[in-house]
Amino acid sequence: MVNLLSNAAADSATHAALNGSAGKSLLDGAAHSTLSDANRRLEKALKYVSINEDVAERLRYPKSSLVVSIPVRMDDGSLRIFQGYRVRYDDSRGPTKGGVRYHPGVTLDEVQSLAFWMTFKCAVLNLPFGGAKGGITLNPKELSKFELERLTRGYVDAIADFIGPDIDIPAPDVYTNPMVMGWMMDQYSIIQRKITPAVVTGKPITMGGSQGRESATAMGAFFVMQTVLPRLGKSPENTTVAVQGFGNAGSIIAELLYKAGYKVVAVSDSQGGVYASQGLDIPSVRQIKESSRRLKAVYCEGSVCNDQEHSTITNEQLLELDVDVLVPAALENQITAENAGRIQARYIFEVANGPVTSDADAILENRGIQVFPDILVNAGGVTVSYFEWVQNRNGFYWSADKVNHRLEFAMKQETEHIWAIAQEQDIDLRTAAYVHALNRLDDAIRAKGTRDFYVS
Ligand SMILES: NC(=O)C1=CN([C@@H]2O[C@H](COP(=O)(O)OP(=O)(O)OC[C@H]3O[C@@H](n4cnc5c(N)ncnc54)[C@H](OP(=O)(O)O)[C@@H]3O)[C@@H](O)[C@H]2O)C=CC1
Ligand SMILES: O=C(O)CCC(=O)C(=O)O
Repeated sequence: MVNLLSNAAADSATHAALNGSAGKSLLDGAAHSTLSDANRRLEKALKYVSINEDVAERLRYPKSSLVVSIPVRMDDGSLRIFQGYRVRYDDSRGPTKGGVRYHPGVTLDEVQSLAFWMTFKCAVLNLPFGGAKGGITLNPKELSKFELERLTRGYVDAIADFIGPDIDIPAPDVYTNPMVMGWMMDQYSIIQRKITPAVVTGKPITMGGSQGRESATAMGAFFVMQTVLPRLGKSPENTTVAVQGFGNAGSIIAELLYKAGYKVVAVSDSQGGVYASQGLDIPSVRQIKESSRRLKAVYCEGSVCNDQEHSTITNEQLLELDVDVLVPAALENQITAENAGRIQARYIFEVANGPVTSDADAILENRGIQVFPDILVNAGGVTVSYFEWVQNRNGFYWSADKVNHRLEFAMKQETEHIWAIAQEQDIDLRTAAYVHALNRLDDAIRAKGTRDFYVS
């Protein structure tokens, strides 16, 4: 059932995937690949750093990619096999770290891209972690809670040799949550025959989860905005915002901004969005979404569109609204070469991973739209995951205040570093973030010497 594409095998498989049979790189545009698009950011940043070419070459490929088939007995007695993945992109800076996504669109290419971004994100925040990501291809809204639990435990059985507190530490991502993380931790502990809280982060508090982890992604993004918006002349009362995605990250950033006095004029979820030019009452939109939840549903099947007081809009319309700040907080590849010319926001804060493609980056830059990159903006989640892992290993737990103060310090400090690099080198903020991460990755990879390959 388990197909372990590890080390040489994984590298050659990935080489094949990246290079195609004719040896033509996907970076040359042979087919659509989110990983090759992600790699374009690396290639651009490499022009602004002086790092060893061997280091750069190592970072072009995921270290190892595991593909698993997960058999699940469904409630009606039938057997279904689900495809799952775990990719460890690079572990030069420490055990690999990254969430697990349950979504119908999950592919190996997507998981590899997400693991690539985790590698650079952990380096941006100077966390002692490399990058990883996992996923299962399914629509979790179609499963009962018991089916979801059996699937999650089956996934952990399949990847158990690939993860561990000192190897690779999963966490939540799209359509996974603390309950799912709790099952993962429990299943891993059963396999190891010892309670192992540090194998997974984003757990329920009662199972060793950290205060502040649920709000951490949004809170981190909020600290970035607090640092940069005032210097761009934007105060809350003169700033309109649209948020795409109303899950963990999107609903909480919308509420934080609303409470700080920003005018959040539009929000959306998978079913569409709502718009009010005078600003939405975000707590009541959250309540409407929550209260329209299907009875016993594991996932919130209600929608912000059930808010009957305001006009509904599509996700495409939301992205093109005339607002000051656009916050994509759903999935990748939302702003592409096709719609980048129609984006009207002045600033984009990438709370989602990879919402803007590299082609779109160039168009937005030419139009003077500033993009604050995912590997900085959404790094609050993994930062508090790191705090959770530290607490689990020490067996000593912090207050919410301590977590949030440490998060604020880390996010503001790295925002300042990236801002300064962008100014000094006269480059865009995304490239500056990659430059910042690359310097740290270069230090770590060189320090390891010739373990993986020759570094002169
Ligand atoms: N959770 C975390 O700690 C972190 C998350 N991120 C990133 O943030 C993004 C959101 O993750 P998270 O909030 O955790 O996920 P959730 O599962 O909590 O929420 C996802 C939200 O996106 C909505 N959505 C799904 N598909 C679409 C679509 N096609 N168009 C518009 N909205 C859509 C969902 O709608 P509905 O409610 O209708 O299902 C839901 O509101 C992802 O890119 C993730 O990788 C980044 C760092 C950390
Ligand atoms: O908390 C973590 O470890 C990872 C969160 C995540 O998946 C992400 O930052 O994209």
